[in-house]
Amino acid sequence: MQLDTLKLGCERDERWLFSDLDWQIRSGELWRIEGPNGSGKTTLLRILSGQMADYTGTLLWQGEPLARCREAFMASMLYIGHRPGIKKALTALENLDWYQAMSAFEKRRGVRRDACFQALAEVGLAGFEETPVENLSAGQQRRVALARLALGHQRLWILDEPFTAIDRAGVRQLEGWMMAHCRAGGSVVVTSHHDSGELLPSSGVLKNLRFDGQGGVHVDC
Ligand SMILES: Nc1ncnc2c1ncn2[C@@H]1O[C@H](COP(=O)(O)OP(=O)(O)OP(=O)(O)O)[C@@H](O)[C@H]1O
Repeated sequence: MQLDTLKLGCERDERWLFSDLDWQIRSGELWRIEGPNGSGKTTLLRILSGQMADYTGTLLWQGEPLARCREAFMASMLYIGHRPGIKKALTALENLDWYQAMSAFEKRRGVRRDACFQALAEVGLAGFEETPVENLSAGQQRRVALARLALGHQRLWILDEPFTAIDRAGVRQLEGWMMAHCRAGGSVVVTSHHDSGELLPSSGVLKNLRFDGQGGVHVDC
């Protein structure tokens, strides 16, 4: 798996958030994106995940310009934004089932529902499957969104502030999933203001990309 940025840049309100960014994301790498508020982390993730076309430079997926292999890229990538991105009027199960149906991974309804039940159990929501999301706590709502990771199809995870509202045990579990995903040949790009403690730094998969807030970006080699 490889995703490359070549001379990537993005300007907002006559200010370059970043420019000339050459960066390679490879199998087995977990990239933590750091930087002050407003420095451009979310913007970079939205560009990387194919949601924003307003940038300079080039993105390559498996060596091909993204524009030429967009469908294959979108099928291989899972983006979870800093908002949970779930429908509050639907239940936890309906949200996940809807997501899976849209992803076209599994068309058989019964198999899909079993996988959704399993994924919700893995994020600690057993017994809450039929609860409307609007009646769940902030952390539980975030867990519904994160349950998509447990459905486990995409090789590249792009996660914007996934730890928001998650309790300490949930943070450890999510870090464990990210490490396991990388060790199995996947890749993760994650922004977080949360201090990860020792787990990720000692994992051997962690790399850092740091925004300095002045338009400079520093990439671990
Ligand atoms: N749609 C937009 N139009 C104009 N400016 C925008 C837009 N979206 C973001 N910006 C600006 O781009 C800059 C970078 O925003 P971004 O959300 O990428 O920062 P961030 O590093 O993720 O911040 P935080 O740590 O607060 O989440 C900010 O100054 C923001 O105001």
